[in-house]
Amino acid sequence: MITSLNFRRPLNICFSALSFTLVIVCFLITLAQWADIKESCKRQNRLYINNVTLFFNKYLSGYENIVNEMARTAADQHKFNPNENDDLTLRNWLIERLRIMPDAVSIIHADNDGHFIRLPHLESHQEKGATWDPRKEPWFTIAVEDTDSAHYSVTKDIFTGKERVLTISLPVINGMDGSNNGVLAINLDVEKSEEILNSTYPPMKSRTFVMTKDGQMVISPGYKIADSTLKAIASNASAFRGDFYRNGFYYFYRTIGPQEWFVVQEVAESEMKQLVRHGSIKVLYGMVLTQVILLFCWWALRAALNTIYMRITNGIRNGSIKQTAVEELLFDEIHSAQQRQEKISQDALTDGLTGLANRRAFDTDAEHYNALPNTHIAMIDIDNFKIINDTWGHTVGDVVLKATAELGLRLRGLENITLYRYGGEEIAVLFQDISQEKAQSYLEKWRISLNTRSFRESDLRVSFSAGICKMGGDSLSDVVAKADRLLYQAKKSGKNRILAS
Ligand SMILES: Nc1nc2c(ncn2[C@@H]2O[C@H](COP(=O)(O)OP(=O)(O)OP(=O)(O)O)[C@@H](O)[C@H]2O)c(=O)[nH]1
Repeated sequence: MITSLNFRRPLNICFSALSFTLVIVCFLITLAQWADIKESCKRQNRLYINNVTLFFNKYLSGYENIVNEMARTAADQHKFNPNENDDLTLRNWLIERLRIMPDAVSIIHADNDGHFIRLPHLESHQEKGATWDPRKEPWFTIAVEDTDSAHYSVTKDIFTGKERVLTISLPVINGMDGSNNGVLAINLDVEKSEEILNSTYPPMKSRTFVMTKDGQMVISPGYKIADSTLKAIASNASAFRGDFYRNGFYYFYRTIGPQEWFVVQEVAESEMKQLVRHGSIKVLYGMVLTQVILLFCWWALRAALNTIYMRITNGIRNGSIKQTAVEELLFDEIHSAQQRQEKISQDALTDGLTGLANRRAFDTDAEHYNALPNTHIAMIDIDNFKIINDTWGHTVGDVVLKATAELGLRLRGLENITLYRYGGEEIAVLFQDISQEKAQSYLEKWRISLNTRSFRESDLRVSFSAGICKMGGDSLSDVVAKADRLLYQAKKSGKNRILAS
């Protein structure tokens, strides 16, 4: 009796192992994905900072080149004259340069004695310039000390009242004797630079600004950043370019200009996390979906197997199989396999021409019968079979053989009589629990029936001779030999007769 459905256990184990593996794999994938996405976000920001730096470098170096050209021209061709009317040529030339610099608000040319020209010239210059000494401005002192490289600084324009302008300054070096004749500087409108910075598209929500290496804001992102933050950024940004994390923010930076300023991008950690989470969540969704599908498959498989198993079990118990789908195939297969097996076994023991049991079956059965009580053996041989073959041909011979066997089978009724084709035209008969008289009478009936049977060949008459004896007592070969002797005697004494011992 089947008490439990054993397939459930391996199925459950299989499913659990699969689920567990899937969870582990997905967890590892998510972890790797998380790190990958985070690194990819950082890479995008670094690329962005590079592009912004490249742009600002080009922007500033364009102006720096013009300042350079102006400084050389001012040093080589013009002797600085504090009386503005005495140096109109220089002024006009400088005004021409100012016109080709759209973001430049002014040009200042100052000598080492504190004299200066400020272009464009405004009426108020006289009054403001009277008290202003350019030599006290940082862009002047540094530019003078700093030989011939351009200097960038953030200053206040006292002439227009602008609180912050970007100043690019260069020393004016005389090409003839190498003497330093002062400084030439241009002031750029910082608001224009802020507009440029704000029009860039960072890869994620962030703020971008330019600051000096010592923590001064140069181009702000449009709102104020605490001085302490700027100082902290300045102390962390120690390389030419790089990134670092501080107090919930990621900072990406790169130097611009003569490496005194930084372009800095500030990204909130929460923003970065949100993007990373957004990228990784797809893997998690995939994992959950796969788990659900797996669960459904497991449930469906279990239910299907359960049903099939129960039907098969009931079928086997009741002998009534409701043939549907899988179990129908299963039972058909089992049934036909059984039939095939039976046929193979039967074929191995059956004679192909007559349908009687063959010699191999006889050898097995006879041995068994010889050991049983009340058993008899008869050996039968068709008379003059060679003549039949020679006269009517082998086909007719075969028909005669088959007809003889058929008659024997038909006449034996339900009794325990088994017929064997012993070889050629010889037939052996085994009787069990039948008296010799009865056996003899059966053979007699058979002999007469065959002898009186008509064939298509009108003058064909068939008969057989037989010998019958009791089995047991002697060995099988002796018993067979005895029956054979009786048969021989029957042949000798005229054929078409049965002799018994
Ligand atoms: N057509 C046919 N002939 C067979 C078959 N098996 C054996 N024979 C023939 O049966 C003949 C047997 O001849 P014999 O042994 O001389 O016996 P017989 O002619 O019957 O003579 P008696 O036994 O003395 O009556 C041979 O010619 C065999 O070729 C068979 O399956 N089919």
